[in-house]
Amino acid sequence: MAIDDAAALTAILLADTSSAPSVDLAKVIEETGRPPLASAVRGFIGGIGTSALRFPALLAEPETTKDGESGDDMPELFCPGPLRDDPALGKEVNDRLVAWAEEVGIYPGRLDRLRSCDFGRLIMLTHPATDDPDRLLAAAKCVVAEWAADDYYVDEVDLGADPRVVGSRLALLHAVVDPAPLLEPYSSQLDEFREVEPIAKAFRSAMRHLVRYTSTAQLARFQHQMSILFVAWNQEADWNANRRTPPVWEYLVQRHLNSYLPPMILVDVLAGYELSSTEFYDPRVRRAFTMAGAANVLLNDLYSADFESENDYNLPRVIAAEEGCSHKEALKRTVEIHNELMRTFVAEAAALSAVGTPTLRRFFADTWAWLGGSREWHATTARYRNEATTEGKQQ
Ligand SMILES: CC(C)=CCC/C(C)=C(\C)COP(=O)(O)OP(=O)(O)O
Repeated sequence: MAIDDAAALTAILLADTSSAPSVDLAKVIEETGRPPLASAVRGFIGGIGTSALRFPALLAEPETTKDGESGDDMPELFCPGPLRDDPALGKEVNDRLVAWAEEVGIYPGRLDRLRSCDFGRLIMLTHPATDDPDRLLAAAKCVVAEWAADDYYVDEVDLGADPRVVGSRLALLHAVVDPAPLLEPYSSQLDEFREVEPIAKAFRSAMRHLVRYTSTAQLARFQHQMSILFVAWNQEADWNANRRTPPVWEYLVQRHLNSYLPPMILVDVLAGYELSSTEFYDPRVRRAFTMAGAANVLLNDLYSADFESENDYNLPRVIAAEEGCSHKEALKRTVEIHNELMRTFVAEAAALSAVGTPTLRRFFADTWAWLGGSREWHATTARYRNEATTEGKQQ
């Protein structure tokens, strides 16, 4: 793929799935990998890590498409397309989502743009295991509450984001996500905050909906992931407050914490099964899963790089600052990092699937499908299109 205009390039890069890997993870493993050796992974239950495992066929980059004139080349994105695209279901979820946003009071005066971002479609695409609109809506409410916090507290100065108060705002929000049991008269004051602050109200309402479908352990891991997310947003606020562009490694730590895991963590919840805590929290499973979440958020960076406000960070911007390279070169490097994370995820998921339970295999397969649905949403949402830049990205 020739590198020409950067914005056009990222649009093509994400939309073109002609040479994307299959959305069926088992097929990807079969086609590109070699069967994991039982001896290499037998420590799964007992404790030997998979970090030393390497599956060369999986990890190798495929050939890039060369541009004869410029000599530039750009790797294809190693990410599947969607497993299911049901526009009517997506619309139903989105309509209910926007009605809910109005009810709780988030995105005031911006509901039309919220509708056009089509987060209902995101959730329909990423959770192909269910066609139950109410389950999908529960996850959609959570993701929009998260996005509202990101937009209004962290990223968008025009919407009131202020790095000086990010910490206290997120701490109060945390008291909603993992309810703080205060005593009177303070508990009434906290209750009032939960009612009057729209983002707090959104989180409380979304989580009340979510618990209809989660086990105690599934809810706990969602809360844990929120804590991690809030830590990362504080880190971002620190960069903003101190007007500091982080080095690449530090940015990647942040994107590891501020990844797509919060919505991805619900794949089994929405599909109606539960990956046991023993497997979910196994460090090797956690490692593979978090790599997938970080990779996919880099895909978000690729897409949103041209639409983000000045005080938002993305990997191409940070790479260009550190290496003094062009934006196009930084995009290419971002794709390479994304692809390496994704290939490592596949290799490790393959190894772990060979020795884990059928539920773990399913969890990895659903994770892979989530990544494919997310790619499709990024390629089609109005959030990362030119119209958004004229009025500001957020609605
Ligand atoms: C909003 C959400 C799903 C939380 C988890 C990760 C996260 C904060 C994002 C994917 C949003 O990251 P970013 O701020 O880069 O997203 P936008 O480009 O602003 O949409």
